[in-house]
Amino acid sequence: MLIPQELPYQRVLLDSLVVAVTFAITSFFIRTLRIKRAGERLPPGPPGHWLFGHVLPRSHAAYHYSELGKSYGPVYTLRYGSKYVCVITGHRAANDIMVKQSHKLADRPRYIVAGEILSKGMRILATRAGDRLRRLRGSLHAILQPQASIAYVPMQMKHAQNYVLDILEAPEKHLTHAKRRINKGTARLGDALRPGAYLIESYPWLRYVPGMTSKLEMWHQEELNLYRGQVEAVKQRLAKNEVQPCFTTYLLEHQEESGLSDDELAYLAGSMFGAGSDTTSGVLGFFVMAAAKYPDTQRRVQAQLDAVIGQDRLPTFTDQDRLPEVWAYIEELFRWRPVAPAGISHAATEDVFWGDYVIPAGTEVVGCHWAIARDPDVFPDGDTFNPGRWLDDKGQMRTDLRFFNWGFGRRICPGQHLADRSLFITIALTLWAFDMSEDPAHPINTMAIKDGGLAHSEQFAVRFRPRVSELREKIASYQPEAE
Ligand code: HEM
Repeated sequence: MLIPQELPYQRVLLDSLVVAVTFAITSFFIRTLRIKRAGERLPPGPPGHWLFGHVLPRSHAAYHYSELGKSYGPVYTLRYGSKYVCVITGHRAANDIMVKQSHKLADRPRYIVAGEILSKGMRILATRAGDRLRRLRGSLHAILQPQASIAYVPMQMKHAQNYVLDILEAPEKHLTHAKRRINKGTARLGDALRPGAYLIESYPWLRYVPGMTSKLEMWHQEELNLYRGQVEAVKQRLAKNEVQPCFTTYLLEHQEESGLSDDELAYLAGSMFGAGSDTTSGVLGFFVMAAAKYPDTQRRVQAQLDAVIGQDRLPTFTDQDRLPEVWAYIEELFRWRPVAPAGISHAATEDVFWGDYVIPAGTEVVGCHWAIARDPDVFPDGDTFNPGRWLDDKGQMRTDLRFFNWGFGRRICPGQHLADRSLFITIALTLWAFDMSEDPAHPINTMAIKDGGLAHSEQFAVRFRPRVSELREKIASYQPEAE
C-alpha cells in the first residue's frame, strides 16, 4: 500500500499562492471584460481611467453633470469602478426613459452605505423594489394621498402664521425660521446617495475590512435610537390621550395590517421628518431669495393677492384655485433651484431602450434635475427666475409644461401633495404680508448654494417690510379651521 508522502510546509504555501494569484488574475480579466462588454451598448460618455473609471466631482455634482451634458448629449454614461451610471440631462430624454419606461425603473441601486449600513434596509428612499417597498409605500399612501392631506390644513396654516410672526420678530433669521429642525441623518444620507460617494459601493468586500464601517454603524444606531425615542414618546402621549392624530399615530394604529416591524415603523415615521422638513425649508429659502432679487415677479403675485383677497383677511387654502400666480411662483422655484439638484438614482430591472442605445438591466440611472430644468428647448433662459413661463395667455397654469420636481414613475415623491400645500399657504401668506427687497449694502449671490443632496442657500440678507396694516394682530388672531 502506498502511503502519500507528507508535503513540506513551503510547498503547500507556494501552491496556495499560485492558486490565489491565478484566481485574482482571472477574476480581474473577467471583470474587465464584463465592464467593457456592458459598456458597449450604453450611451457614450467622457473617457475615464481604464480600471477605476470616473472620479466623483468634489462638490456640486449637479453642475458637473450639467456641464458634461453640453458635450456628451442628453444621456451619457459614467463609470465608478465596475458600476455604470447613466445620467440624463435632457427634458425629452427624461420623459422617454424615466416616465415612459418607468415600469423598468422602479428599483434603486444597491446602496451598501445608505441602504444596508446606515439604514439597515429600513429607509424607504434606499429600499429596493419588492415586497418591503410595497408595504412602506402603501402605508405612506394612506397618510399622504391628496384626500388625507386635507387633515393637515390647520397645522399647515398655523406653521405659515408662525413663519410670518417669526420673521416680524427676527427678520435676519429668516432661513432658521424656515427650518423646523436640522437633521444630521438627512445630510449623511444625502451624501451617501451620490453615485460613487463611497468606495465600498464599487468594491463591496471593503466593508469587511476591520474598522471600515464602524463610524457608519454608529450613525445608524444614533438615528435608530432617535426614531425609537420619538415613537415611544408618541405612544406614551397616546396612552394618556394627549396627542393629535399624526403620521406616527396612524402608523401605530395600523401596524398590524401594514405588517411593519417596530423598527421599520420608527424609521418610516422618523425619516419622514427629514424628507419633509429639509426639502420644504430649502424651497422657502430660495423663495425669499427670488422675491428679493426679482421684485417685479413679487409685485405680480401681490397684485393678484390684493385683487382676490384684499388686505383685511389672510389668504387660506380655500383661495388656492383663484391664485394661479402663487402656483406659478412655486413651480418656477422648483425649476430655478431644484430641491434635489443631482436627482436620486433609480436602477433598471430590464433593458431600457433609448434611440440606438441600450441601458442594460442593473444599470443605475439618474435624472439630473438641475440640468433638465435648464434644457433650453423647454425652458429658454433657464437661469432667470420667471414664473410667467408657467402661465398661459389667460393667466392660468399651463397644462403642456412640466418639470420633474417630484422625481419619476413608481418612485415619485409620496409627499408631493402635502409639500405643495405647505408651500402654497406659506408662500401666499408671506407675499401677502411682506415686501421683500435686497439690501444694496449686502447684494445677494443667487448661486451661493450649499453642496449636498438637498439644495439649501447660504446665508443672505433681505429686507422685509410689512405691506398690510396691523399685520401682527391679523396673523396672530386668525384661528385656522379644518376644511
Ligand atoms: C418640496 C418638497 C419635496 C420635494 C421637492 C421632494 C422631492 C422628492 C424627490 C425628487 C424624490 C425622489 C423621487 C425619485 O426617486 O424619482 C423624493 C422621494 C421621497 N419623498 Fe419627497 N420631496 C418633498 C417633500 C416630501 C415630503 C413632505 C415627504 C413626506 C412627508 C416626502 C417623502 C418622500 C419619500 C418617502 C420619498 C422616497 C420614495 C421612494 O423611494 O419610493 N417628500 N422626494
